[in-house]
Amino acid sequence: MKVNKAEIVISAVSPKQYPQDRLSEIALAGRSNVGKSSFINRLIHRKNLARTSSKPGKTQTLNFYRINEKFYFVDVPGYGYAKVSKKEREKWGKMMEEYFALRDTLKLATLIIDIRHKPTDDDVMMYEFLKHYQLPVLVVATKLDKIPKNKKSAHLEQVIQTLDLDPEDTVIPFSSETGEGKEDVWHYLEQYL
Ligand SMILES: Nc1nc2c(ncn2[C@@H]2O[C@H](COP(=O)(O)OP(=O)(O)OP(=O)(O)O)[C@@H](O)[C@H]2O)c(=O)[nH]1
Repeated sequence: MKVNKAEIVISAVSPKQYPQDRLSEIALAGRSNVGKSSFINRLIHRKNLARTSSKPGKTQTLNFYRINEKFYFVDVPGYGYAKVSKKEREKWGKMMEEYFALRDTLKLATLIIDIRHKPTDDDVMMYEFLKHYQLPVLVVATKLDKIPKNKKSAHLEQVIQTLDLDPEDTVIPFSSETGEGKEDVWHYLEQYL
C-alpha cells in the first residue's frame, strides 16, 4: 500500500474519545521498547509519526493513526515494563479490555515481538488475550537484521512453538532497520481492510 496521508487523530484514554467514523482498525501491540514505533514509522514511511524513545512504559494512551483516510492503526500501550506501579497496571488492563471487548471496527491485531529472543511470558499472555477476543493475529517478529540469516527459520519456529500459534495466524519476519518484510506485512494487512 502506498501511504499518502498519515495523521494522528487522537490519543484516547476512554471509549468516548474513540473516533466515530466507523473506519476499520488494526491494533498494534507489543512489549515496551520492542520496536513498535519503529515498525509503524517504517510501514508508513514517516520518520517520526509514532514517537520512538528510550523511556519504556511512558505511553498510556490508545493512539489512533488514520491512514489514507481509509483505516486506523491503533497503537496500544506497551506491556511488560517492570517499573510500573500496580495502579498503572490496573489502568492499563482496564483500557485494554474496554477497547478489545467492544470495538466492532477492530479487524485484526498485530503483535510485535523480538525475533532474537523466545517470546516472554508477557508476550504469550498478550497473544492469549487477543485470541480470547477471537481476533485474528498477525505476529511481526522484528529486529530481523540482528540475527544471522541462517538462524531465521529456527527463531521463527521458536516463536510459533512458544506462542502456540493458532493455525489461522501467521508470523512475518521484519526489520525496521532494513525494511525487510514490509511488503509481506502490507500484503497481509490488506486482506483485512
Ligand atoms: N537493529 C534494529 N533496531 C531496531 C529495530 N526496531 C527498533 N529498533 C530499535 O529498538 C529501540 C526501541 O524501538 P522503539 O520503536 O522506540 O520501541 P517501542 O516499542 O515503540 O518503544 P516504547 O513506545 O517506548 O515502548 C530503538 O533504539 C530502535 O532504534 C529493528 O528492526 N532493528
